Amino acid sequence: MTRLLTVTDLHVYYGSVHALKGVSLEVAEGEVVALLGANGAGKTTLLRTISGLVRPRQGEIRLGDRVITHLPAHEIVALGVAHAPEGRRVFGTLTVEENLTLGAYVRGATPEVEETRAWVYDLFPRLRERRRQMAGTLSGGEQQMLAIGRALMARPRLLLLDEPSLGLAPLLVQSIFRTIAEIARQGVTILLVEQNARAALRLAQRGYVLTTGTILASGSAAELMAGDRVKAAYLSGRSALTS
Ligand SMILES: Nc1ncnc2c1ncn2[C@@H]1O[C@H](COP(=O)(O)OP(=O)(O)OP(=O)(O)O)[C@@H](O)[C@H]1O
Repeated sequence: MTRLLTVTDLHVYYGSVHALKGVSLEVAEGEVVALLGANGAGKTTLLRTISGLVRPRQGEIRLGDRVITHLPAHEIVALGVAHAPEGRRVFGTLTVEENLTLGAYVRGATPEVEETRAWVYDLFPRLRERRRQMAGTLSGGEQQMLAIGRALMARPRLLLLDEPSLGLAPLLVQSIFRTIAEIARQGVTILLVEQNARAALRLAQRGYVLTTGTILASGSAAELMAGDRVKAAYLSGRSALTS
């Protein structure tokens, strides 16, 4: 098992708020790992720290053998880490195609843009149909696809996915999860933040449960699904595993 991402004893503060309190986790090459936890647990903060958008006060992040803890965000992207943020942050006044192209350039991956875009369109045929449409007029689900597609334009080794199912109707959630499974099958390693624990654990091989900045539990998807620590970690308990 080759380790792709290693996070060790990470501490992050926002002013006096101690958002991550010594978080450690690992993601092996080719794995899908779920990061679960209630609102405010620190999931987004962890992804933003890995991406270089938030600076830790303490701890280390490695990509393969390389320490990336203090690298600027664009260098981390260039090393193969792409982040599809929560909340569908697409460029609303640009077309779908322009958003995707920008995904490649912003991330410094200029060669083979056409080919990569074709790959993204194969994963999300709906985006191909809408390629000339302004991103701001897409439905919520389509914007979510575009946010993921844009991250994929960097041809990442590691894809950080923040709440891909947020606000989507159940059928669309299934469809997004199927596509994420296909992306994983094609060799992209994925760290997946999800409120929808059941769906995430169906897809992932392993998972971590975060509560208020601390890892409460970790294990195989089957272990986490069977135990009650995932439920305990969510404020609304039952909803996490019964949805
Ligand atoms: N920019 C910020 N300034 C101050 N506090 C912040 C900031 N961003 C996040 N926090 C705080 O850090 C903690 C972790 O937030 P984070 O967004 O990482 O949680 P999360 O697990 O992703 O939650 P959610 O599922 O609601 O997105 C929360 O208490 C939050 O209020």
